[in-house]
Amino acid sequence: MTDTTSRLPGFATASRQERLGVLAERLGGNAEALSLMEHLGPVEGELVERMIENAIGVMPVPLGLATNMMVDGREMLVPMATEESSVIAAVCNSAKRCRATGGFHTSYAGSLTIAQVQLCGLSDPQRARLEILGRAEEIRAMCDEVDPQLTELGGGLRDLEVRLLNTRAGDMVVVHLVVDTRDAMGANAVNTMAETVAPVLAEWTGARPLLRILSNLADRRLARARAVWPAAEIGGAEVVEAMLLGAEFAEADPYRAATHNKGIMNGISAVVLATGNDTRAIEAGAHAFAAQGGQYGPLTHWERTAEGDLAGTIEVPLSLGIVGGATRIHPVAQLCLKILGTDSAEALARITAAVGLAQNFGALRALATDGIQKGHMALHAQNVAITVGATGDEVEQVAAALRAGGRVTEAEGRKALEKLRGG
Ligand SMILES: CC(C)(COP(=O)([O-])OP(=O)([O-])OC[C@H]1O[C@@H](n2cnc3c(N)ncnc32)[C@H](O)[C@@H]1OP(=O)([O-])[O-])[C@@H](O)C(=O)NCCC(=O)NCCSC(=O)C[C@@](C)(O)CC(=O)[O-]
Ligand SMILES: NC(=O)C1=CN([C@@H]2O[C@H](COP(=O)(O)OP(=O)(O)OC[C@H]3O[C@@H](n4cnc5c(N)ncnc54)[C@H](OP(=O)(O)O)[C@@H]3O)[C@@H](O)[C@H]2O)C=CC1
Repeated sequence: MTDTTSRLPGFATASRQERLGVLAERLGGNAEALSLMEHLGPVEGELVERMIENAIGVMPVPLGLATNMMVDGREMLVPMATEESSVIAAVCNSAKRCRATGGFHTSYAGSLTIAQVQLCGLSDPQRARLEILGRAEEIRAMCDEVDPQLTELGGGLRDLEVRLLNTRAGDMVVVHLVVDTRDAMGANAVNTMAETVAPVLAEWTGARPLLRILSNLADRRLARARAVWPAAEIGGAEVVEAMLLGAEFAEADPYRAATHNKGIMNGISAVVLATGNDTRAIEAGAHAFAAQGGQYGPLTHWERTAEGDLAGTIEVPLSLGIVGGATRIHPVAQLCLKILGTDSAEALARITAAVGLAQNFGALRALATDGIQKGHMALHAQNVAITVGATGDEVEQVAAALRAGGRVTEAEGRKALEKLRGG
């Protein structure tokens, strides 16, 4: 692309074909780029245009199925959308190795979503706090009125909290509306509630209402999973010990905890994306939760059972929906929810937590034994082969040469391809 201006008046109202025309011009008339965008697969052009702004196409991400998963006694196939090799293999592997102990056992704190209302400019914040808490029933009635359908579904305002923040810009009162949003992530419902009650809170307290938006630190919406891996299934007591030491590293060091949690999110984000949920919301929530308590730490915890086996637990905020956002309008997300056979946000959150735990087990085991490169790079070898220009049957042949040589790099891939082509 050249550095021609990015100011494109009319781009938003142009048709997708017209936008592609502009893009092709920018790419020097590169028709190949255009044809890639023209094939949208199962996602209709019109749908793409309604979902986002200035749409030109779709970015296809591979979708796979994690096998061997048993969650709360239910066998299931879990759809995962990810661009990274070995992520799905790791879940399949981990899930297989804990089947003998019943797979994953999960729980869920409830679909409680927090909306925040920021109130500024108060000289007597404590008085304002008590005023608001004393009128909880009126606030509940206002929220119910905003979304009567949610109340009918068994949701609605569950709790009211008023926090005082001492900031560089002075004291602030922050009101939390804790709302049961049932099977929705609930952003839109709680944001509307926050916007509705804010002017009333301002009137009661004399405050200036400012931000009114949900919090992505969804710590009332925790999903938990536990599983036990028999020592014999994972290489014996020495591997259990090594994995525990690896987990302790994450407990003690935020540099390691960030990578540990990235691995967990490899699994979680892949399920979130496959089901049309908001990956950014889930990631923000997970990392904020990991930092609660002062030091950033791991989302999973590992211990040795009395029998000498390895037990893992995960606790993570999962604001997921099976209605709302893109979940109901994206045909692939709908298919993925059907494959999962989930009928509630709760079921989806429980499964997703289990996948996060499985992912962490897989990474920890690899790291504590062979190292990550052996399994991960063996699967990544095909990507390297494609990167260096292998096509058709050449891809597996170059990948096999890379695995056999033990160095999965582009330079080695180029050499293997040249050799294969008789160069
Ligand atoms: C790659 C494995 C699974 C090999 O693991 P393995 O034990 O050599 O696998 P295996 O060949 O003995 O097969 C055992 C089972 O694994 C599954 N499996 C095995 N291969 C496949 C495959 N191709 N496709 C689908 N499933 C596969 C499959 O279920 C199979 O059973 P089967 O079905 O054959 O009866 C293992 O080495 C592993 O789990 N590695 C970790 C991979 C990983 O974590 N990848 C994420 C990318 S790295 C990263 O981003 C995160 C990280 C690592 O930094 C996080 C951290 O630091 O904590
Ligand atoms: N910071 C953030 O994370 C933010 C995220 N978002 C975005 O918000 C979207 C998610 O918002 P969300 O409010 O979930 O989506 P929607 O508003 O699209 O859908 C939720 C609505 O579905 C209806 N509904 C139907 N059946 C049910 C049921 N069983 N349980 C609950 N609700 C039901 C309810 O509406 P009704 O009562 O009217 O029938 C409910 O309010 C995502 O796209 C996200 O990206 C937006 C702003 C900020």
